[in-house]
Amino acid sequence: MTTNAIPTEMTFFARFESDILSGKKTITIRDESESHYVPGTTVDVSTYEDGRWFCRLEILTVEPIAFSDLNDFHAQQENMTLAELKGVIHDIYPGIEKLYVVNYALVN
Ligand SMILES: CC(=O)Nc1cc[nH]c(=O)n1
Repeated sequence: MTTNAIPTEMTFFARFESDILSGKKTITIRDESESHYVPGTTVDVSTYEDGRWFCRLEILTVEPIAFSDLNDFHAQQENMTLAELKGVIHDIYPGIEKLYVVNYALVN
């Protein structure tokens, strides 16, 4: 039974890889189904498209956020403008208001 297992893996679209590895992108915004990361744990990170592993991340915090409350600080942490961030999140999670900010740090 894996229902309550702590997640040990996370995927990102390949286009985000360089920003994550350079430290320009320090959060990810996910829906409820991907909100069960646990602060203090480490996840293996791979590309969504082809499952290529590219780093490990330590989960620092997981906090709820409403889509309508996304602000310039979230955008800065995503290395985007707020308009870009809202467009990206709307494309990935159309119509979803209840989201989660996952703050992470690269594990060397
Ligand atoms: C694969 C995937 O959903 N990737 C996401 C979703 C939201 N934010 C993000 O940085 N990456």
